[in-house]
Amino acid sequence: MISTNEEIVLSVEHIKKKIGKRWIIDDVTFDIRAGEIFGFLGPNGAGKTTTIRMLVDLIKPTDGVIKVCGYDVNRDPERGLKYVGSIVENPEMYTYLTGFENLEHFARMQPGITKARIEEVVETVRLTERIHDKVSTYSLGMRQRLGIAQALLGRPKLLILDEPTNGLDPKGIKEMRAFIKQLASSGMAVFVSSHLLSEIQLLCDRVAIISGGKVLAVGNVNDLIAESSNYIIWDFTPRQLGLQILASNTEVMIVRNVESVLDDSVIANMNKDAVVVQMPETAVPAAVAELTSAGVSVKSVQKVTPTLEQLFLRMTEGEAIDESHSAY
Ligand SMILES: Nc1ncnc2c1ncn2[C@@H]1O[C@H](COP(=O)(O)OP(=O)(O)OP(=O)(O)O)[C@@H](O)[C@H]1O
Repeated sequence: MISTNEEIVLSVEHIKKKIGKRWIIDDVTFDIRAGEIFGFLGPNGAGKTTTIRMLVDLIKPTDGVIKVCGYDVNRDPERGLKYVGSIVENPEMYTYLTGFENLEHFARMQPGITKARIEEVVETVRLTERIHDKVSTYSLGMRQRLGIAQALLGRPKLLILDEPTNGLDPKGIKEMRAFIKQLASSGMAVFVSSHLLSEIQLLCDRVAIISGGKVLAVGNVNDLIAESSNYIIWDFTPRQLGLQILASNTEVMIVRNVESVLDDSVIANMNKDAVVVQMPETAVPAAVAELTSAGVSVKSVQKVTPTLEQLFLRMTEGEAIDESHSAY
């Protein structure tokens, strides 16, 4: 789902938040375009909730500007929030009412929401068959979809979803993913925060990774992975000579802690003498030539692309790479 529409719906410009003496958010900048699904990732305490609360004007930034469709959300919330639908901090539902009655209740709080509009959002979230049943009989996935229906009532251009797949079973997660993609393909910008990194990798066009209130990386998921880390698994003999040659190459970093950068399934299939390095893929042919001319027989060279989860762990927990280039 590549965004073809360049219209910036949300722009977050250098926001900061100071609580007490601490800068909880320290210069966070990113934007989201129409039709794009944007993932917001960070470990516990990174500042995700604080940022989301500023996006929907529950709290104000100490510094910086948040604009939705050009309107300042925190200085002109009436206009800025007009284009925002959100599910933040578990939407309140009246479980003794039907789904439809709940939506009617929320519609009364916003001017101009007609019964036809309610029926339209019910159709969008695929709850038509059960919408006149009591919410107490709904599955968690149905309640989440009802929450999204509520968020969609005012025809938002930006949808903010805080952990939308939380608590859902695999089928529910798959349905929610398809559903979010459908909303984005209709031109909506979708902001998703989640702890489920594999889910974000499957769902999002771009992500921001935050930690300690700062953005560590922002960009296309696949580009971030490709730029940050190519792991190359070398199998050669004699091993010690090959290692010495690779370790002296300035473009190569030997990885000591293989478990932290490779999947168990990759490790299980690896020759136990294999050497894992981080290096640009383009430097591989020259390295093969150097090894071969020194009398090292290269049996195999395999590139392994890390998952978003591995990239995330490396960024937020520190490098597992031996920076000294030394051999094992
Ligand atoms: N009102 C507050 N007073 C003091 N500290 C706060 C307040 N709100 C948040 N913090 C601190 O700011 C930091 C960021 O919190 P925040 O809840 O935004 O993180 P988070 O990324 O949402 O974490 P989690 O994934 O655990 O929900 C944390 O260290 C938290 O303790």
